[in-house]
Amino acid sequence: MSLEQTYIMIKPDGVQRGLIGEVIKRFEAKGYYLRALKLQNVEQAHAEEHYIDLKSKPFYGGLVKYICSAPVVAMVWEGKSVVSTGRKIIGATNPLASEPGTIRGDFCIDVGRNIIHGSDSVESAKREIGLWFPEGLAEYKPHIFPWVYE
Ligand SMILES: Nc1ncnc2c1ncn2[C@@H]1O[C@H](COP(=O)(O)OP(=O)(O)OP(=O)(O)O)[C@@H](O)[C@H]1O
Repeated sequence: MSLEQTYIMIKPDGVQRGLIGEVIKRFEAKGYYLRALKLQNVEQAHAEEHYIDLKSKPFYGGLVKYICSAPVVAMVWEGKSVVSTGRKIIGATNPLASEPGTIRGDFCIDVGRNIIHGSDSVESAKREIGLWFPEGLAEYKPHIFPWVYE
């Protein structure tokens, strides 16, 4: 079975609004398993590197400032199709366009305060996991596998 990993980050607004447990609950309940997690303040250079692909966007400066404004929760989740399914669990970038039942659809309104990030491809996930977890991931054998996968 081929499993993917994705980088999921609860942004400062998600942390400040007490939504850490809600986000973790949804990924965990789906059947994905957690490979890494930390709460940390973000240095400007680190936020700039994470969002390097958006450097030319008019909102880039504000985005970097927002990510550095309070701690984020950085996580790696693993499982079958976790990159694309994780994006579905999160919902559309603009929360007003996110379906109810998605994290953004249920908990936020403004695109600049959309509480969570998820890698948009397997390649981006590899880059982002390397950037946020240079120390590596936790190694363990999850007991849920035979109950989640046929
Ligand atoms: N028009 C905008 N105004 C303010 N912030 C924006 C705008 N568009 C995007 N952003 C911010 O930049 C982030 C990255 O934008 P991107 O287009 O990569 O969307 P995304 O891939 O859905 O989001 P993320 O990478 O955070 O999961 C968005 O999640 C949002 O926080």
